[in-house]
Amino acid sequence: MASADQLKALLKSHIDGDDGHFYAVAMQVAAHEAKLGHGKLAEDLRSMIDAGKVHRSAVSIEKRPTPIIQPRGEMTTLLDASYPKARLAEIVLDITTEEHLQRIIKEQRHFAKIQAHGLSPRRKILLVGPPGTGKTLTASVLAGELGIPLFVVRLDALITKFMGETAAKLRQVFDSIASVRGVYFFDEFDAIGAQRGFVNDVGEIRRVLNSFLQMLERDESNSVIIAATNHPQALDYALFRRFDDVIEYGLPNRTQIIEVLKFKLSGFKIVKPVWASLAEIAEGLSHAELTRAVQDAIKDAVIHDRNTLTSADLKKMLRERQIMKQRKIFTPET
Ligand SMILES: Nc1ncnc2c1ncn2[C@@H]1O[C@H](COP(=O)(O)OP(=O)(O)OP(=O)(O)O)[C@@H](O)[C@H]1O
Repeated sequence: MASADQLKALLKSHIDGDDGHFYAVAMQVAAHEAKLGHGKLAEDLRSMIDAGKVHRSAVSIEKRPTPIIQPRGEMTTLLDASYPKARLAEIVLDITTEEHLQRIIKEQRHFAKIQAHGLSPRRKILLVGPPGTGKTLTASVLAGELGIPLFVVRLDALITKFMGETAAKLRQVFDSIASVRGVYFFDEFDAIGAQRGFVNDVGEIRRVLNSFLQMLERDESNSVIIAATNHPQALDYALFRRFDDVIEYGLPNRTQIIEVLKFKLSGFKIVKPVWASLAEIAEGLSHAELTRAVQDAIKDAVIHDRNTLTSADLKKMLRERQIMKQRKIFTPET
């Protein structure tokens, strides 16, 4: 069931005529129900929300959502902009990480109050951990929770394409950080954050890293800057203390595996699931791999005109993922 706070928020946004907030809270309720394993209810709620949105946009042209701020000129090659709807309830994390994210969101929501006391809210965050554990999703969740745009910084364009002028491009990104409030996400950050002499001991990369460190330090904007890496050991030690927070992500434990499976199944019924044995089979897989296994099982059922899954269906896909994972370890490129 929706919490008392969610019911109050729903009612308030209805009274205020704030459609965006109304649907955001309704999505939270749906996500919460899915997390509790009430897949059918979650699916019904989501269908109602989608239908409601279509109806609203048809009858109320002036209430269209605010257009997305799109980067202009050269910035289009450096930043990918979006307005994610992701919510904290959609991401499965250990309690410490969840509390970390809650604190960032809370401090951001009370930005002005904190600044009025001469303090600075957390907003320069480093995320470290294996692939597929939710680092990118976290950037979306923070943007979604704060209702601000997400700008993904395209490091490939920043470093490879504009090698000779990378620092100048980085300056432009930081100008945007200062002028347009958003969550700015530097994925695969090790590409510029690599330890001096570790991988890319090229003068250019080193200069870029130094520029980045200076710009990060000087930045006093109200944007959130998130850097993510799968290879924290490759990062220059000097980087760590430039961030307000370093958050570690890890592979899900058995309880979290079950949580991910239930959440990703949302809306699709599984007959008499044996969660403990599913979790055993799935151990070692990332959140992203679990997600793909569930999606594969659902697709297979849909193709064969079935509207339910069995534990055996899911086990098959989880085993496939394990095999793929093992094979990857032994491929020459890894
Ligand atoms: N902690 C999580 N909880 C729920 N779903 C998750 C989680 N982590 C990953 N997923 C699912 O896997 C997808 C891919 O994950 P994501 O891109 O966030 O991983 P990542 O850590 O950024 O990986 P990479 O380091 O490879 O970029 C997400 O869109 C989501 O569907």
